[in-house]
Amino acid sequence: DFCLQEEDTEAPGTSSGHRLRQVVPDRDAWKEQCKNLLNYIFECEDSEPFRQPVDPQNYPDYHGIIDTPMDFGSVKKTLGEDRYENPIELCKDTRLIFANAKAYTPNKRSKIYSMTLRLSAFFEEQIRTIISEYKTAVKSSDSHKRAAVKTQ
Ligand SMILES: O=C(NCC(F)(F)F)N1CCN(C(=O)c2ccco2)CC1
Repeated sequence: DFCLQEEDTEAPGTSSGHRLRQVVPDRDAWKEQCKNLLNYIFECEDSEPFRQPVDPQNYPDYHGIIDTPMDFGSVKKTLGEDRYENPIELCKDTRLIFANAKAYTPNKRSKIYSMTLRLSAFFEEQIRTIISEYKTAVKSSDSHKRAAVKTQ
């Protein structure tokens, strides 16, 4: 189920000539996809209240209500420092941003909370494909590993 591609599956320098070539879905592609998604979110005006942590001086009750603060700047930093193993972990932190706003807002019609509704709808649309492709790539690379073991 793989089509012709650049890489030859033979070890370089073998005299195998042209063999069937394979595409191996890239299990690391999610990282740049998430970087691009975060950059797009940072361009959205709706992300403005969520690009950096809440200052307790402005919202003294915030850390009494919210146990685990989260913001897009922190997510971006964690990603850039390779402290996410996969997009599921990044998705969990991003959903925390939205859940915190829902828990803190005094009113579901508040301006800041309403911004998270549009932002989360967009984020969920985009992360769905990133996670799905990641899970496919992991499955595929597992099967490649099993295949490699069999040939030993
Ligand atoms: O102070 C900040 N952000 C940091 C800043 F100002 F630097 F962007 N925020 C975002 C998080 N909050 C809320 O979810 C919220 C829901 C309803 C009312 O507030 C409080 C206000």
